[in-house]
Amino acid sequence: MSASIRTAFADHALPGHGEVRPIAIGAQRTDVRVPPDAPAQVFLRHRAIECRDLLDPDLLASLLDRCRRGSFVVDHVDRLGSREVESPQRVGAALNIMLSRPAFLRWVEAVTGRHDLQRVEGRVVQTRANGLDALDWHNDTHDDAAGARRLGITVNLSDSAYEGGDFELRLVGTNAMLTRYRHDHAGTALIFDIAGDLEHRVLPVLSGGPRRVFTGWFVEQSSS
Ligand SMILES: O=C(O)CCC(=O)C(=O)O
Ligand SMILES: [Fe+2]
Repeated sequence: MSASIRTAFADHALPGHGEVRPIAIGAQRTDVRVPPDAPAQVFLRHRAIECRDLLDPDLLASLLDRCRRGSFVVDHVDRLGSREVESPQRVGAALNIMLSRPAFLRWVEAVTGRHDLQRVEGRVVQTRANGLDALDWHNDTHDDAAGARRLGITVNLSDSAYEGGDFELRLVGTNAMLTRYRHDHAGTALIFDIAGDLEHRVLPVLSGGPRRVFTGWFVEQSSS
């Protein structure tokens, strides 16, 4: 299997699956195409995996079109940074449903070792090259009252190229980078771990863009 490098820096490389799509999500169905074993090895090492072309081309085209026609409002995340969020959530709501299908949840559980994932909940956001938008180091627990987020997912929904906007994942308080990832292919997803020993951030977009992603979480079924 060829290991395509999907990160900006080879020393933090996140091996993908070449042109093989591990999972294909369409408007009506989800197909598992690669067994979880090899992605599980990547996840162990990098605490993240890439899902190349997660979204089928026709689904992606229609979501991109809806993003273009949608409206976005400024969203300040306390002490972390700023960006724009889709409002009302149309593409975000559609992806919440399509990414919560059991076949995908069970595959992600097998890859990551997480259990009882119930659904994906997220929204579409845009980061602009304005010298302002970015997200500082955080772990996604600050606004997670239920404490149910187990994994993060971002899906690239950009239709303009951009410089900057790298995503970084590291062990808390260290410079030991586990993953440094650049979303440069629309429809491709990154799934990353959320845990007490980890934090992540998004660097400023330097030019072009906006960098548009669906960003959300796999949440665990509550035991109550
Ligand atoms: O945009 C990204 O790559 C990650 C966004 C993020 O960390 C968040 O929404 O909490
Ligand atoms: Fe986050």
